[in-house]
Amino acid sequence: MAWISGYIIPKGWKALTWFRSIHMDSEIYPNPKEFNPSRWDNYTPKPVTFLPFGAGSRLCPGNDLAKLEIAIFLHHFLLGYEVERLNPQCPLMHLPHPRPKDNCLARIKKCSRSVA
Ligand code: HEM
Repeated sequence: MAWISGYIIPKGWKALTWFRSIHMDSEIYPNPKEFNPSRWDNYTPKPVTFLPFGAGSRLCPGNDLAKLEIAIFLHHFLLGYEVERLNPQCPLMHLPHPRPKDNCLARIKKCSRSVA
């Protein structure tokens, strides 16, 4: 048994951090649901306010690889393809991860004058 913030956690239970409640906290991220990539410009997060890869001894060991892969993929995808979502008004689902309910169904066309 352990006490955490006034709650009793029985022996053998698992306690998970609900990362979304941190990343969607409007006191940390004003208007958190707005798509606003500029919110990251020159932004240095305060400790434990930005945890996409977890933290501490269970920090995701693949985090640098994942960021590199995402950067390479986005470079080629955004420069080389046109994307048209088939259901742009499709609502979001939140479990296990936030995403459109249709899994972002889209028509993808390779650009003819692609430089990627
Ligand atoms: C965008 C991509 C990724 C995200 C958002 C992500 C996120 C996470 C998160 C939140 C955890 C749990 C941390 C915790 O339990 O507190 C985790 C664990 C883990 N991730 Fe990732 N991850 C990503 C990619 C990867 C990749 C590419 C690899 C391996 C090549 C990887 C391997 C692992 C492993 C092995 C663990 C378990 C670590 C442990 O329990 O000690 N992840 N990841």
